[in-house]
Amino acid sequence: MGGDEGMLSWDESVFRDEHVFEIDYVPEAFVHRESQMQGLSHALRPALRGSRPLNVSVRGPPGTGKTTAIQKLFGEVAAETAEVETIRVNCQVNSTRYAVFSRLFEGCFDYEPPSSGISFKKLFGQIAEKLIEEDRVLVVALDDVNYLFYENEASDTLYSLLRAHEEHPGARIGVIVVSSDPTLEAIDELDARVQSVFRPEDVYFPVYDEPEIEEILGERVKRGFHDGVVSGDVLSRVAALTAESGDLRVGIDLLRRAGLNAEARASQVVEGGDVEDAYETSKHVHLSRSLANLAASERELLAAIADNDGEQAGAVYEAFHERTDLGYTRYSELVNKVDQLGLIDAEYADVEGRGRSRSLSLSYDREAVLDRLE
Ligand SMILES: Nc1ncnc2c1ncn2[C@@H]1O[C@H](COP(=O)(O)OP(=O)(O)OP(=O)(O)O)[C@@H](O)[C@H]1O
Repeated sequence: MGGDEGMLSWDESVFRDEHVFEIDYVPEAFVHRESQMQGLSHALRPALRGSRPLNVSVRGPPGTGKTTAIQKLFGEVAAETAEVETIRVNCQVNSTRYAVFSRLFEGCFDYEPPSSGISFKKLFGQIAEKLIEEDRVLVVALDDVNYLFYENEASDTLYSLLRAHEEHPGARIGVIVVSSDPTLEAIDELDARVQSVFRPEDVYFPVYDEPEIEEILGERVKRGFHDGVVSGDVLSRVAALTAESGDLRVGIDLLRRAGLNAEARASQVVEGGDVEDAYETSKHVHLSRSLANLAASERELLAAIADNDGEQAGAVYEAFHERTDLGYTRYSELVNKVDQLGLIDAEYADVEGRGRSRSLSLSYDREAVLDRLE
């Protein structure tokens, strides 16, 4: 590489700090989310005074900063007081009530609950006791809460959290549910017994518009790349491609891959072509993320649908059963789940002589799905 252009700190990389493009990076600057941050801190304020905070329902499409807002907020609370315990639970990986409470236990005690297993009642009892003993308020963020709904665990989980003070007088717990599923009117789908105690404040995260995306990604470029690597034109193109889905993750992934493409060409500058090439992969970040956390049986189901794209549910079941040996009831549940995840389209159609039946097809490009199932 040419040191002759006077770029002394080049160090053989276009990146100044590649870490800023990683999935768990929490950005220092968090712009265009002032009103949402205000709504959240308003709800949490009572906790700072030792009272139960207001519950909150956070909604908005993927990649609009919901998780980041929670991380920022919890960081601010921790800086302010040690009297409030804040725990964010990723429900994509912890999709049952027991798993959620295991994470809460871990957050409170700094070690995992006994692997030999204890009853839910005991698990909860120990968490509550600890909070009461230490006189601390607990704020739980159930991130990607839609996954609890898919597993039919949402009502039980929320019920336990919201009624904690009845079973364990003195326990003060606030709940923030975070959901990105537009089809899920989360609250409406809860049991009546939960609805009667769950009246959350609403905080909505709309998609960023193109100028906002460009500003946010511009900040990332400044931190992540050496000066002059990404031109204004290239940044605008990345912003335009990102705005197509509105998911900021696409843009962040795109920047990183385009940088790697430039490096592969031994170029010190990211060109338009690097971006276009990268987009073929980056446009699927949402798909990759959805698939990454699926259970083996769910992956088999998608593979079966890919092999029988557009076929009737009955025919797909045959293929699924062959692969997994699972029965029809479980099959139906899994079909509903991948449907709710937006991975397939299930359409009712009249089939001659057999009444109404569902036909199942992939919502994404078949090759893209199969590549990611491997
Ligand atoms: N205002 C912002 N400023 C800087 N970076 C942001 C901003 N909003 C989001 N991001 C970045 O975009 C990415 C996606 O954000 P985040 O994970 O918070 O979205 P989300 O709404 O929780 O998505 P999902 O619903 O899919 O979980 C993260 O890498 C985050 O750092």
